[in-house]
Amino acid sequence: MALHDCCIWGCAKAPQLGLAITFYPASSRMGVNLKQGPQKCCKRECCCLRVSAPKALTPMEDEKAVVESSGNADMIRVQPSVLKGFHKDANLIPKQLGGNGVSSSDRSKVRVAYKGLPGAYTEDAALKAYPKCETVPCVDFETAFKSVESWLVDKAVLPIESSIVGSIHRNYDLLIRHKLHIVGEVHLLIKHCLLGQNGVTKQDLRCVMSHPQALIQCETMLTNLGVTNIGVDDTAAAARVVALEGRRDIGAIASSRAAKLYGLDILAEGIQDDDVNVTRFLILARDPIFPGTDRPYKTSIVFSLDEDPTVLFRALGAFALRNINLSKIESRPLKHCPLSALDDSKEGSTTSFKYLLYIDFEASLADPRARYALENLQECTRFFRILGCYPVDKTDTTASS
Ligand SMILES: O=C(O)C(=O)C[C@]1(C(=O)O)C=C[C@@H](O)C=C1
Repeated sequence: MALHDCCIWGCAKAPQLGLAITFYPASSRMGVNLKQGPQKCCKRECCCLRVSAPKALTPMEDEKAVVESSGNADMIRVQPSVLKGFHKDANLIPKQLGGNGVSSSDRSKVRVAYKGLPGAYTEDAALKAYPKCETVPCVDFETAFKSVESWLVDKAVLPIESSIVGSIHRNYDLLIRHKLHIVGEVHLLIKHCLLGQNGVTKQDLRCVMSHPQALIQCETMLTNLGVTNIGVDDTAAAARVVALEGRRDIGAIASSRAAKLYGLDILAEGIQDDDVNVTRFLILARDPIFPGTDRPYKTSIVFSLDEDPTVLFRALGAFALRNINLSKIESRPLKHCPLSALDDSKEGSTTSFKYLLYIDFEASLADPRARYALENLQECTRFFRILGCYPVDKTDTTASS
């Protein structure tokens, strides 16, 4: 059986559950005070823990999961020994890119990379965009980008914003660091389920694992249950750990598809705080698509502005004057030059950040209004790039759909 490490962000209260999760100080992804002992961490404070968990590719039903020390003081290794309830289809789960490579086959299919394990929502988004595609799981977003750049796959799909939690900043930063083009978007209605071992009830749970975004989206239910939260790499990874652990007091928040795939019971459905819980995903490819006017299109751009008090007004005015709607504005720090000391002789010395502005506007590049707006905009930009022009996903994502 192939084993790979997987990162688990957890609440330091986890030791009470008997989960031998230990701190991983080198890469504190959530900015946690690692000196804080487990017992001191309050319930909803997530911290960065690393668990070397099995991402078993061909699990056997008679194996038992045990947690043991890896020899590295900062890590534990979960050895799969009992995979109670683990669905046999899991034998078909492909290897994650970034691990031992891809086990792929049918080159006639569009191959779409995504971050996570089979059963993750991002895989749902890939299948919504390309129902017959071959989905290729990747260990992280960067691997998904690189797998397109190196021709291992044709496209990558990644979450960019959630209607409840907001922007996924990591992916905005990766868009600028890589040269891929946005060729599509997918709006996915996320209906979270609470999953557990067969026969378990909600009241049996003392700990619930999921992707940090999913934990936030289900905060009310988690608070009412009074359980400890553990953040993991993706929702499917949470389902998988619950299946591998074989414990009745650990649950996962994931999709109903993940429940089926990992052989878990659905203890509750639609548990997110807000019925309308939509995540928007982007589809990336090596080449841009030819913009049309046959249907509604959206264009995504990124730029930095000159330093001038009127510049933002002028930049946004380029679109307003042409009646072009802006559907998203995001700003991110310009990382290679984050600070500039402004010498203001009257007010003393101040420090300001420099930003990149990401804008999505509702027009196709084939529309002359968009071309004039961009010409106008570039009169006040220092840096400018078109990230992509692509058809709008017009799916009705109201709760009833
Ligand atoms: O964890 C998953 O299943 C994912 O696909 C990731 C992700 C995200 O990053 O927001 C996608 C949609 C849901 O909002 C929760 C998690």
